[in-house]
Order: sequence, then C-alpha cells, then structure tokens
Amino acid sequence: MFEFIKLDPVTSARDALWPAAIVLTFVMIIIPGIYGIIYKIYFHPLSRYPGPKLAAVSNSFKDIYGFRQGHKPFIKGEFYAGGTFAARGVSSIISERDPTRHGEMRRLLAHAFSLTSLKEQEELIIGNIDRFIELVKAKTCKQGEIFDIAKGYERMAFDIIGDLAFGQNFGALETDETHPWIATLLGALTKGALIDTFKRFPTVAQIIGVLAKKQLTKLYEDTSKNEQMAIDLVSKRIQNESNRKDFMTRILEHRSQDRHQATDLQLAAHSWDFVAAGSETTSTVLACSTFYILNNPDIMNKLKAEVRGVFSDSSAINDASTKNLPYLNAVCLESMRIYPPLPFSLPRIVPEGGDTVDGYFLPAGIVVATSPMAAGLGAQNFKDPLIFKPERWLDLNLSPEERDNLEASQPFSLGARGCLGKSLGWMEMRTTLAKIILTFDMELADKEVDWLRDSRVFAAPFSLSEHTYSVFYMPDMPENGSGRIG
Ligand code: HEM
Repeated sequence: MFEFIKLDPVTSARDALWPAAIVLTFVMIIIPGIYGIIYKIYFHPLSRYPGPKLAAVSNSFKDIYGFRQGHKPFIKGEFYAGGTFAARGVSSIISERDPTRHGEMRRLLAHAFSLTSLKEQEELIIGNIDRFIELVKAKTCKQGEIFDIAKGYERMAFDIIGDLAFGQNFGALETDETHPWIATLLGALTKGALIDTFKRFPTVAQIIGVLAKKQLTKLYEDTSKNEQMAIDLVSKRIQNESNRKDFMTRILEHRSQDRHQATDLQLAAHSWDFVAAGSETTSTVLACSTFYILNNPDIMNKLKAEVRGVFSDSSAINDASTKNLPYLNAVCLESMRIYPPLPFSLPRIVPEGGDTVDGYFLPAGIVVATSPMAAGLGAQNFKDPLIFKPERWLDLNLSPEERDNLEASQPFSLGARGCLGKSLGWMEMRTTLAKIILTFDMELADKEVDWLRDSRVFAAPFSLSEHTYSVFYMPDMPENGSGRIG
C-alpha cells in the first residue's frame, strides 16, 4: 500500500534546510564559542590574573593612562580605528592612535583650550547658558508647568559646543524636537559601538550584516551625511575669516605657523570630535547632579546656602566666581563618581616588552582598561558607594583609614590622552548649576525616579542617554522670572 502525501514545495524546502542551519550554527558559533571560553579560563596567558578585582582597583587608572617615569605609553586600542572620518582617510584627535601624530594634533588644538582662550570664549559660553536660563523661565513661568530640564541641558551643551567648534550654534535650545544634527551624531556614535562589537564577533557580524542590511546601510549613510555637515560648517567658518572668540580663531591662527599644516578636512574631523566629546558628557553631569540634589533636601539646602550666600545676581556667576565654591564643586565631583559621563572602559595596549598594571606583569599586546563604573562604585574605594554624598570630597580631616580613595574616580581620564576640554567642561558645569540654583526653586515631577535604577547606561561606547528623559518641575516662577520662592 502506498500512501500519498501532498507536498508543499516551500514547506519541504524549509524543513530540509533546518538541520543544515542547526549544524552550521553549531560549527560556526557554538563550537568556537565554547573553545574560546575554555581557552580563556584555563589556557590564556592572563588566565591566572584576577578579573573583576583587577577591573575594580584604582591604581590601574594611573598605570594604564597616566605618565610613568621610565615606562612606555600604553597606546589606544584598535577600538579607536575605523571611527568617524576613517572612510575619508582622516584620523582625528580622539581616533588617532599613533602617539607622535596625536602629539602633533594635540599641540595645535591645545591653543584653543588654554586658560587664556577659555577666558576669551567665556562671553560666548555664558551667552548660551543665559539663553538656557531664559528658556527655563519662559517654560516654567506658569504654576504647574513641567519642564524636562535634562533635555534642556543637552540642548544647551550642544549649542555651546556648536558655537565654539563651528562658529554658529545649532539653535537646539529654540526647538522642541531633537535637532537633526544631534540625531545623526547620536546615530554615528551608535555606528562606532556596532563596529567595535562586530570586530569582536566577526561571525555574528556577518549574520547581522545580512539580516539588518537596510538599517545598517541607513546608519552608514547618516554618519556620512553628518560628517559632510561638519565639513560644510567648518569650511564656511574658515571662509568667513572672522575673529570671533571660538576654537577656530585660535586653531587657524596657529595652523598657519605649524609645520604639519592640518588640512580643512582634518579640522572638520577634530570639530566633529569636539561636539561628540563635549556635549553629552557635560549635560550628563548636570542632569545627574540636578536629580541628586532634588532627591536630597539636605544637599539642596547646603548648595542653596552656598550659592545664594555668595550671589544675588546671576550676571556675577562665571568661571572665576564659582571656582572656589567647595560644595558646588563637590556636587559635580560626586556626580561624576556615581555616574561617569564616559562610563565604558577605554582600551589601551600593553607596550612592547610588557609592563606592570597594579603590580601584575602583563605581556605586550594585551588590551587593558579600567572600568570607570567599577572604580567609582567599588566598595573598596568608596564607603556606601551607591549613596550620593558630596561631603566625601570635603572631609579632608579624616584619617587615611576613614578616607575614601578619591583618586579612584577619574572621569576625565589621565595623561597624554586625558580630556582636552576639562576646564571648559568645569566652567559649563559650575556656571550652569550655580545659575539654576540661584534663579529657580525646583522639585522632581516624578518622585518615583531612581537615577541608578532607571537611567540607561549602554555597555557599548557612549551613553546615549535615555536618562535625559527624566522630568523636573519648577513651580511658582513669577511671570517676569526675576523672583524665587522658598
Ligand atoms: C564633564 C565633561 C567631560 C568629561 C567627563 C570628559 C571626559 C573625557 C574622557 C574620559 C576622555 C578620554 C577619552 C578616551 O581616552 O577615549 C576625554 C577626551 C577628550 N575630551 Fe573630554 N570630557 C568632558 C568634556 C569635554 C569638553 C567640554 C570638550 C570640548 C571639546 C572635550 C574634549 C575632549 C577631547 C578633544 C578629548 C580627546 C583628547 C585627546 O585624545 O588628546 N571634553 N574626555
């Protein structure tokens, strides 16, 4: 007897492919994966080193990133290669891995970040901060109005850095939508994260490359568009030959005398980096600080007492007048400890001949990094690490045993590749926070928000901050915005 079964050609072809797909997955992903795990745990040259502990100790910061007498520098890892502008054959201040070429770039750009330049740029920077304050007044002048101050900080920081890097601000403060430049920049940073992940998992990358071809193509196109916008803005700024007090004036002044003669394309790549490095970082600290002071009445009262005790007029608030306000500085430091604006580990390579990190000898070529989050939130370094306590930065009379290991928090990194915009970042943070505290009384709109629980930190490069959606409420602002309550 024969039994006739009606065959559906599509189903039967799919059924026939399943076993092959399973075998293929097993051969290409699972076997190499298991092999990799066993090798790393038992046979890798680093298998005898303590993983998490090594990641959490603070000395590794100085050993990996700082200057050490008689030691070769640990150069940036491959992670930095192939970033933005790489397809145009150009590296930039952040992506350049070669110490000599990086040194040449940094010497030229440092002119734009000197304290003298910062003083000249201050009017332009504070002009943007004051625009932000006016916006907050306008948005909160009616009682009961809720304003997303974290989004506001983000837009202000983008406008400041656009003004300095491109000679014009993005007008981000005036829009309720995310500015297209900002959106594509965030997309470009996502691309950087993906490229790094793909390098680590090439097989997975090939599969995703096929499955998400359309989305990836769009991401690459957006990045290219974003680069082109930076090129156009920089070229317009160069043609303007203006001597407005921004980064470009200083850079162009010194480029003409510099024997390395950076090209316009190179300057566009640097400017792109300035926006990427100098916007989300500063606004993250402001948003995080604001959350914690609103969540802790005692901290808020101390900060108010300090700021309102010194200033009665917002126009007196600037870099010099806020530099020595201890509590304000401590609030910013504590915010960067509990929530480092660059939260991911910055990879470096152990130099030729090998070197020690935190007392352990490591062979040449090994990629090492200190995790800012592990160091800042490690109980070995900070007592009650999850508690926001600005006082830990002020209690200098404590015995060494009682004192926190403050050096374990290095939000700006260290050494030759440490942050070039540190002084600018500090100016923005202190000035903005002092003006906000002087001008407004605020409270959290959503009392249930918990910063560390609810914010999103991406393990992949750059915290594309969902936490910026936290909402704050500024009650009782009089129509003219000049008074304050409470
Ligand atoms: C709170 C604010 C800021 C924090 C926490 C911060 C943090 C950092 C960190 C950790 C690095 C090292 C990155 C790496 O090794 O890959 C860095 C580098 C850099 N930052 Fe900042 N940054 C801040 C603000 C700024 C601002 C406002 C600018 C202005 C443009 C800026 C410009 C740069 C540049 C150009 C580099 C590369 C330096 C080099 O490789 O020579 N940063 N920053």
